[in-house]
Parts: sequence; structure tokens; C-alpha cells
Amino acid sequence: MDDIAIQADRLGKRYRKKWALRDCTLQIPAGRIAALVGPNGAGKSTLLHLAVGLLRPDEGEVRVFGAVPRDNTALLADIGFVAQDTPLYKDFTGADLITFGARLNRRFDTALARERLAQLRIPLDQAVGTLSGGQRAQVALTLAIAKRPKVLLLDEPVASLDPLSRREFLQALMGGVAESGTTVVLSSHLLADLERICDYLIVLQTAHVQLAGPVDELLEAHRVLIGPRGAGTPGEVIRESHTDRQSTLLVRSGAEVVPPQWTVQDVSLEDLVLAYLANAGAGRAAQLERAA
Ligand SMILES: Nc1ncnc2c1ncn2[C@@H]1O[C@H](COP(=O)(O)OP(=O)(O)OP(=O)(O)O)[C@@H](O)[C@H]1O
Repeated sequence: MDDIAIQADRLGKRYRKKWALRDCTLQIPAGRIAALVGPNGAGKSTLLHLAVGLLRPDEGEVRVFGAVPRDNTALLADIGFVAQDTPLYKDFTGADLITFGARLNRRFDTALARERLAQLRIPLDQAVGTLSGGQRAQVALTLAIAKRPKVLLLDEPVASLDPLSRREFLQALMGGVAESGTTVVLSSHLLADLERICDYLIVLQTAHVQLAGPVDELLEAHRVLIGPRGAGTPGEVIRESHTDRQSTLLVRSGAEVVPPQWTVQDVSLEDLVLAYLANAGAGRAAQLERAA
């Protein structure tokens, strides 16, 4: 189906006995900018590597625009991928890499690549191995964008950028994507950045999907309630904290009427992600305790 860019069905990847990703079922609609979040080791890079076909699943499957990436090399032209450590041929200059990119990719936009690097004042004639970490990240991102992919997978693309470059990069990404309709999946720990630009959210914790869906629907479906401790609560409690007298709850709510003793507040993306991660963490700790 063309309106679904990435579809995972019970997708799993294991290293020896340990699952890096398990039972991952999700659909990322085309044209979205999806945030992939979760703590270190949650399985974010594994999911991205499976989606680009660099890893083979041990269970289930992932499809990109309906095709299985590992079996379908033609699909690679439609996928741009920047790995976490932005690997580049270190002895090559930016100009070499642009020439290389243009030879390998039919749709490669040489002018865009040159312009972007010039704007960033990254010299085209310098070996990329001698550029700073942030500059190398920008070169890798530029090459991926210039490929004009239908799906762009970015593994922590802004981690090594300074705050201004980060903001500029994310703005450029949003602008470029809005024009071209590219679907972007971007993993990051920087929730405030993600809140500004992403309209789809995937939360991973210890190899499992905790939450996935359009950001606006997820924010709409949750709220923070503040009220007297012990009062009955409407909705499913995801996260709670208490003082002697007062409770603060993050709840998934339906159409229930909130009793008047509760004050209702909207939820931010950061509140939502942290609540689900903390909740999952508590659930896992209890499971481990029971298993011990
Ligand atoms: N090549 C490998 N061999 C063995 N275990 C691996 C390998 N690659 C990943 N793992 C394990 O799989 C799990 C998921 O790793 P992954 O790199 O996908 O996490 P991540 O969410 O991207 O983490 P981070 O935020 O630190 O980048 C981790 O427990 C990791 O140790």
C-alpha cells in the first residue's frame, strides 16, 4: 500500500539469546516525520537497520512501500540512511563523495548537495576524515538528502551538531520534507527537538514498542490530572506520583467525565514519552522480580 511507508509485523531480531527487537508491529504512514525514541539499547538502531535491509529479521518482517528491503535491491534507491556513526570514506573529499553519490544514484541532486555544503561552509576539497565530527555528520546528511529518497532513516542525526546547527538542520529537514513528501524516521534522545518537528511517535523500551501513533492523537488521548490523594480516577493511569495529600497522574482517557476535584492539564510529548518509559521500566522490574 502506497499510503503506508513502513510496515513492521511481529518484527524481531536476536543476538544469540538476547532479543534486540521483538514483536514489533507498527505502520508509519507516508509523508510523516516519525520520532523513534527510547533509552540506550532499546532497539532503535536495530529497527532502522532492519528497515534498510542491513539486518535480516529472525522473526516477522518489515516492508518499505510494500517491499521487503533485503530481497529488493531496487528499493535501496528509495531509501536514504544515515547510520549513527556517520561512516564515510575518510580519505575522500566532499566533492569526491558528491561525484560518487551522483554515479550511484539516478535521482542524486548534485546542485543541492553542493549548495548545502557551501551554505554550511564545509570545504568541498578537504578530506572528510579531517573535518570535525559535526561537519562529517552534515556531509553524511547532505548526501542522504541529495539522494532524494522516498524514505529517510536517520539514526541520531543531530547528536554531534551544535545547538544552532541542530535547529537549522531540523528546519531544513522539515522544509525539504514538506516539499518532497519524503517520509522520515529519526531516532534521537532530544525530546524537545522532536516535539517541534515530528508528527508521529514510536517509543521503544527493552526491545518492545511501548507506544506508537500520530502525535496529535496521542496527545489528545492523554492528560495530566492533579487532585487529592486517594480520589477515584477516570481513565487508565500510565504514571503516578504522590505527595502526602496530592496525586499527579498521567492518564489515557476516553470520553469519561473527570470528577470536579481533579485539575486537568494537557500533556507534552516529553511528559508522554517519560511516563511510558517509566511505566514500562516499572513493569519490567516487577517481571524480573517475579522471575527471580
Ligand atoms: N552486533 C551486536 N551484537 C550483539 N548485540 C547487539 C549488537 N547490536 C546491538 N546489540 C544489542 O541489541 C540491543 C539493541 O541495540 P540498539 O543498538 O538497537 O539500541 P539503540 O536503542 O539504538 O541504543 P542507543 O540509543 O544506545 O543507540 C542492545 O542490547 C545491544 O547491546
